[in-house]
Amino acid sequence: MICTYSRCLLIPFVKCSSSVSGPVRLLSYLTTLMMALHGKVALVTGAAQGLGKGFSEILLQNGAKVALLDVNEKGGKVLKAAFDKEYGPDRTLLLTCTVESEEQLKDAFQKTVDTFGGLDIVCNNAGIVNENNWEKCVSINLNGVVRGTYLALQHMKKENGGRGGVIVNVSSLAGLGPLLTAPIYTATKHGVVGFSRAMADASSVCDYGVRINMLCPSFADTSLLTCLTSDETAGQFISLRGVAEKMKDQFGVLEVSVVAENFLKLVTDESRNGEALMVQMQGASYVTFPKMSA
Ligand SMILES: NC(=O)C1=CN([C@@H]2O[C@H](COP(=O)(O)OP(=O)(O)OC[C@H]3O[C@@H](n4cnc5c(N)ncnc54)[C@H](O)[C@@H]3O)[C@@H](O)[C@H]2O)C=CC1
Ligand SMILES: CCCCCC(=O)/C=C/C=C\C/C=C\C/C=C\CCCC(=O)O
Repeated sequence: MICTYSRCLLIPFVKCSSSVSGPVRLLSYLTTLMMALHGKVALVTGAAQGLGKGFSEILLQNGAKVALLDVNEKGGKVLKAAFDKEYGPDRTLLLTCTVESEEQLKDAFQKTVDTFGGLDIVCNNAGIVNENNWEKCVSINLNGVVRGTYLALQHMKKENGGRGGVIVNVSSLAGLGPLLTAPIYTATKHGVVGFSRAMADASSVCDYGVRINMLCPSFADTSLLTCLTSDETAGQFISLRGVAEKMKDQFGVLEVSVVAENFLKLVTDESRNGEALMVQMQGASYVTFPKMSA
């Protein structure tokens, strides 16, 4: 059976399930060996739902093993059970942790490496909108990405004996321009872009062997969108909810699978480092940043 993401796979593949017969299982095994990310180990934060779930699934579909990190234990267990059924229990590892805790995140990275024997792909995706509790928003969206990037480099950079690899930090279109109803969210996403670009240059100059890219999607069809009109998360900007709704209508809402296909481009295109890929309804394009003469 060809999966729903087959148009973004580098080769089509056959689904593996315990009920399939010997020859089909053998074919499944052989095609898995030929897949683009076969033998690669990935780690995704905020994997239990939404975009993180989509990123994890496309990595699995392309042959990687994936550590699923999320603060939501219940949601994580439901997803792990579904992935076990589809891809087999050995392909994923569920780790309940918050990106706000250095200790918990460090432990999750170590468990991933101990279980799967290395690390090649990291997606720092966990994020929230909360203009009411803005310190928490900074703590998860920006500090969590910094923490995840530093831990990823510790395990992946060649000078530490790592295999090199790629980090994708999830920003937003609000990392490139203002989302007026969410100034703190906007600041954190701009922060992710600035931090990731500087780290990409550092990685290149220091020859870490690790590419660092940013994904900047427009509105996507996940439960995060309820934050646009919720008193709890919009805080003092709730009076602008009409403007936010209008923006959403104008930009449109992306399917998770479309964002995931573009995430895969950043993972597999080895020519890309320090690049921000914007994903909008009209298509995806790499951002041209102003050139600094130095
Ligand atoms: N949905 C959208 O319109 C867009 C989302 N993004 C970004 O994509 C990323 C994912 O967002 P969505 O999937 O839309 O949201 P979502 O709310 O559907 O999923 C976020 C996931 O992150 C987890 N999470 C939250 N706090 C965490 C923490 N402290 N530690 C570990 N996990 C945590 C949640 O439990 C949840 O599973 C975020 O960084 C968001 O800013 C970017 C552009 C557009
Ligand atoms: C509060 C809900 C958060 C929704 C998640 C999210 O990140 C959505 C972002 C969607 C739209 C982008 C916001 C601002 C865009 C402003 C300018 C973009 C300019 C990009 C460019 O063309 O240069």
